[in-house]
Amino acid sequence: MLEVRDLSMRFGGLLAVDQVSLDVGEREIVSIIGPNGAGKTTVFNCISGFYRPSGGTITFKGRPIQGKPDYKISRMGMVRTFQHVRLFSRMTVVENLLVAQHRHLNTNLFAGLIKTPDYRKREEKSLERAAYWLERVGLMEMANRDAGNLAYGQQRRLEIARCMVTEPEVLMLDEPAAGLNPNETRELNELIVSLKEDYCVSVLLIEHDMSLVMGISDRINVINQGRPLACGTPEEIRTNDDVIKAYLGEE
Ligand SMILES: Nc1ncnc2c1ncn2[C@@H]1O[C@H](COP(=O)(O)OP(=O)(O)OP(=O)(O)O)[C@@H](O)[C@H]1O
Repeated sequence: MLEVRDLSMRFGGLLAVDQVSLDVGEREIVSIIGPNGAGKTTVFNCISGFYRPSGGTITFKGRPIQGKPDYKISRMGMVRTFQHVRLFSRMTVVENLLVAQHRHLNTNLFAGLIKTPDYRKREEKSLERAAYWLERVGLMEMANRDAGNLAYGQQRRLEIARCMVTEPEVLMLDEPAAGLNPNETRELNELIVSLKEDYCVSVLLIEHDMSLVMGISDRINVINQGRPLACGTPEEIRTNDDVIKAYLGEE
């Protein structure tokens, strides 16, 4: 599904990502872990088209995507959330989900003005999908509240719903458990597993919460100071001496 080979990203004199490779297969949950500043978000920014990588290749569904802009990559079926919640805080919860679909489908302005039958049908579908995902993430009762007024954990769930209404094949989550309480983290865990099992979505995850990562990942990639340190199953990573030294030992 997604293949990253020898990815590098240089910012001036700083080589923030150095020869990182990773794979995400169909219906897999793959995590990227590493100490603060290791380069995880930079890898995400390259994969999702926010940065143009300095080197390496990124292949999604057999097509090279390195250097493509983010909106093209999301229309191909790979969408992401951000480390810091990025919702339209003065729009309602349901409007956030509708806008995400408009942007995704690149709705034709003219069709929208005269409301062609095809446009109306798509609008209905958008609303159905929004309602479905609001229910699914437990936010139906909040549908008409401004997104900015939601509790933090609810905003995190809305972000995931906002990705899911575009029906992605790969979902990239950047520290989705940051700031969540243990109860919310447990719900997030269940939601991510359900995305894979019930909706056939592959998940690429950056996360510092080790029990979440160890519990749900099929494979874990560890990076340290921009460089790949290890890749393996949670068990292999848990017992890898280099990883323990570089990362887990810090916790
Ligand atoms: N746009 C940028 N310009 C210059 N340097 C950057 C930029 N983005 C990231 N960096 C640098 O690249 C390195 C890797 O940062 P990155 O945010 O990818 O790490 P991270 O592993 O995601 O860290 P954290 O776990 O703290 O989020 C850091 O030294 C950071 O300062």
